[in-house]
Amino acid sequence: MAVLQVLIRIIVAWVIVQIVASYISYRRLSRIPGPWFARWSSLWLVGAVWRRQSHLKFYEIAKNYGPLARIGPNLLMTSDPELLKRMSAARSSYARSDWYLAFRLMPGIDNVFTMLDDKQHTKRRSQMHNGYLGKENITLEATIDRNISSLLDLIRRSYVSKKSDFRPMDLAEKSQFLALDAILDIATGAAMGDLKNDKDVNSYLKITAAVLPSLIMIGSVPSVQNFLNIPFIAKRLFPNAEDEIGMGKLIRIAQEKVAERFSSGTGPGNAQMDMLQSFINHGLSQDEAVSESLIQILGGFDTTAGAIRTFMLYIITSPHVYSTLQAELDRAVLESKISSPVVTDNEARELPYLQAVIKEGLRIFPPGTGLMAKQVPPGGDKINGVFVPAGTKIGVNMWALLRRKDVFGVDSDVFRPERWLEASAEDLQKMETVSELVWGYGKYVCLGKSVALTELNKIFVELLRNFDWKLVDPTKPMKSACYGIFVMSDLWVIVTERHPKSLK
Ligand code: HEM
Repeated sequence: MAVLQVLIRIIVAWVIVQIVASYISYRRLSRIPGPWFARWSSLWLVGAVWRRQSHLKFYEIAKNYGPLARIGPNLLMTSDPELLKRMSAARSSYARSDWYLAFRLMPGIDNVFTMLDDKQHTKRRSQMHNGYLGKENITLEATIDRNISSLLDLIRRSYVSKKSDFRPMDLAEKSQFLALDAILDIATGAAMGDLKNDKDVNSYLKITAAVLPSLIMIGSVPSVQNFLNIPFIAKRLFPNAEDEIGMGKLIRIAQEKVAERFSSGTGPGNAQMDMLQSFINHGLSQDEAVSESLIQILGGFDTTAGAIRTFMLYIITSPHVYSTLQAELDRAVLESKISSPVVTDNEARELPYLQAVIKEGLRIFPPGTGLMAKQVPPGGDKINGVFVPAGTKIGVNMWALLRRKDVFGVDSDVFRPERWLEASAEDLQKMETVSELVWGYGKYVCLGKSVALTELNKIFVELLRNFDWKLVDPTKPMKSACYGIFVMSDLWVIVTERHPKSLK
């Protein structure tokens, strides 16, 4: 009986402590609006992510509560461009929060994306900067061209439909094949071979689609992250280089490629001018180079694949955009302004409508909508007159940011590339500044931006100058689930070879 009484007292004491702790936590940010449940519990966010449409839920939050809203006991979300810039500015005392730790792909080894300490992060960025920018990676454009040509070959080989020969193609899958082959080729010097074999070699795509939801969920719930530091649990959750398929296999490929470089005669100082060699030449150890190759692949592949398939979907379903873009490309071909078989990056940058389509695509469907939360520095901060205590996390509301009506106009929910060509100089500058935030900002800005843009600059030119596109079923264009990055499938299209009269 006495034992029972003690037990009851312990439980009652625990409940009281929890209520007081929740109340204190609630009070800290009580002046910032947000859904009632989110003020008390992280379960609100878990629910939002779990329903696989968190980008739309977050957009609703901005509409209902304004540009700074509370979506967890210690978590805010913002679509205020000035605040986002201030948090990531080069000299900002804000730092990355533990949201990023879920992307530590090798237990115990950080990569540039998971380094929370600003000094370490700045040093690592400086070691990788030149490799990413192409300054010490002169094979970058040729590598992308090779993989785009491989996609065009695959389409011609297997998927060009004719009157009597119907060959539907899943563009969601093929854009993943391209993005994965290209990024792996850039990162390690060898493509996965998905385009050549027309299949998900090593089941990497299947397994990433299965693992991604847990990674994002872990990032959303800080208490779960602590478990990842326990070796026994980490070993079971993280991919393992001994796995024969999926991410584990990818780790092994990266390990082998990096080991080759470090082996006799090919170590640091090698004359090879590619991204991996640039990282090694700037002092990355063997394990660090593997870890960086992996985050480069994970960060670079789904984002670019997402952009290719969603922009194509918007183009195919917007007749005016489709015909205007194709006309621009046909004119450029006639006037010999673009090279064959693959347009150069510089040539593509001179095509104004193409550039407007890419900017509008990144705005209307940003490929990354994860929170990427930063942390308020010691001493706290005053935001719009409200004191926000130290340690509060503030995530980005990307969807709401890029649809701000005060920046992009009343029709900001519509895909309309013309807005970039019609805007006054002043409005254009405002639009450019805000839309650039799709890449992050300042000390955290995307390292792969020029790689991604080079790929996007080329792919739409080649897909649309060579082929015509229709949806198989416009009532069910594509399956899509949002986990901060989009997992998409079944974008079934009919591809036909193009023979524009003007070019005969
Ligand atoms: C359309 C495609 C892409 C978009 C929209 C995008 C966007 C972003 C964003 C928003 C961030 C994080 C900023 C922050 O933490 O505040 C980021 C970081 C990063 N991205 Fe990208 N990205 C894209 C493609 C790529 C590609 C192709 C690569 C690799 C070649 C890449 C490599 C990275 C890396 C390494 C970081 C970490 C930078 C750091 O921690 O300092 N990204 N990207």
